[in-house]
Amino acid sequence: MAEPIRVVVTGAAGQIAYSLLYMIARGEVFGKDQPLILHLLDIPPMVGVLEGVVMELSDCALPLLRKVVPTTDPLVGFKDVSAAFLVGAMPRKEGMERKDLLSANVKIFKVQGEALDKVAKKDVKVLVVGNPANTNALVCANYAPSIPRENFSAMTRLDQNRASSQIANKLGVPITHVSNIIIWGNHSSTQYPDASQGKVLINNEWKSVADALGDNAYLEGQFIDTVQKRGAAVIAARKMSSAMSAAKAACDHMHDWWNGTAPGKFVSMGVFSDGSYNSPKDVVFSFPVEIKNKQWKIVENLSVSSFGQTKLDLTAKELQEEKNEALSVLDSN
Ligand SMILES: NC(=O)C1=CN([C@@H]2O[C@H](COP(=O)(O)OP(=O)(O)OC[C@H]3O[C@@H](n4cnc5c(N)ncnc54)[C@H](O)[C@@H]3O)[C@@H](O)[C@H]2O)C=CC1
Ligand SMILES: O=C([O-])CC(=O)C(=O)O
Repeated sequence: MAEPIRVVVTGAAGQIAYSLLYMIARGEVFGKDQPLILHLLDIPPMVGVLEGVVMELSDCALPLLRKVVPTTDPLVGFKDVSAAFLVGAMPRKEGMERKDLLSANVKIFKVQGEALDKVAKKDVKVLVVGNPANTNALVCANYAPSIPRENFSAMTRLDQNRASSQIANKLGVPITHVSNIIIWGNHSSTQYPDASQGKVLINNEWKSVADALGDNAYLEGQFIDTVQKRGAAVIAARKMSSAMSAAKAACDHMHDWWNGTAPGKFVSMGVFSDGSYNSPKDVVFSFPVEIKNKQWKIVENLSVSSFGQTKLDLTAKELQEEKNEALSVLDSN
């Protein structure tokens, strides 16, 4: 069997981590033959809860889990890690937008970027889940200059899963029969869920989602609206933000980064923009990507309608505003 790798989950005493830790430790991300040392990082007031999580992980009797390292010190939490799930941050409450969390959360990602820079492996793969995820990922990478920017990403996979699920339900097919639905831009209510490249398997044949559905008004209206507002809908129902589905999406994101995407299939990830699709450079923007040998590549030359371009511009503008706000928060500290 392979040597164990070290994987950190921050916010380890929180609600997303409660599902996420189990999925990772079961081997659902790094494989059933990859032993793990799990680092659990949280803040001092949560030490008692963290102890309970450690007890439960032990009681799960998981064959791949070689060791658990609970800590409140980022320099211990990030030491020699190969993969980092940055979940720990304040969640929003009903009536808030995710960017309302910016001033509270962005400082966390500065400290964690600095710690990753000092002690993580230089090829560490960093997935930022804590909101506002795109801008937090940008900040984290900026404070970790010795780690390549390509190694930082933000999670829009939950939006992709939501969007794919809406399409599968509408067409009455299993979720595995839907692919290549794209999330563009910010993990916020300005994101652009785009089914125009989507494919669906019907009667053993892959067809375009648009043709199979024949309902453009839905794809440019209710579909987009439902996905953009799904996080808020879950908060309104649960009085807490999505957790089980967020944990599953974090696993999907890291799984595909680690293992690659199948030929012809792409997934959406928030990554540093190179200006593709008229997006602003140097913000973390969600694009369709293909992944090979643990390296993502933006899928280029997809056709974007003028309707789509307007949506892309809107979410791009918000990301630039968030970036400026984050810089001014960090400057004033
Ligand atoms: N990108 C996405 O699709 C999604 C993002 N989220 C975001 O994920 C974040 C976590 O959500 P939940 O687990 O529901 O929140 P939670 O409040 O249940 O848990 C957050 C945990 O993070 C810890 N924490 C706070 N500051 C920390 C620090 N500096 N270092 C380490 N740990 C720290 C807290 O003590 C707490 O245990 C929120 O910002 C939420 O908005 C949630 C769902 C989806
Ligand atoms: O909506 C929230 O605040 C949590 C989140 O990011 C999501 O569920 O997509």
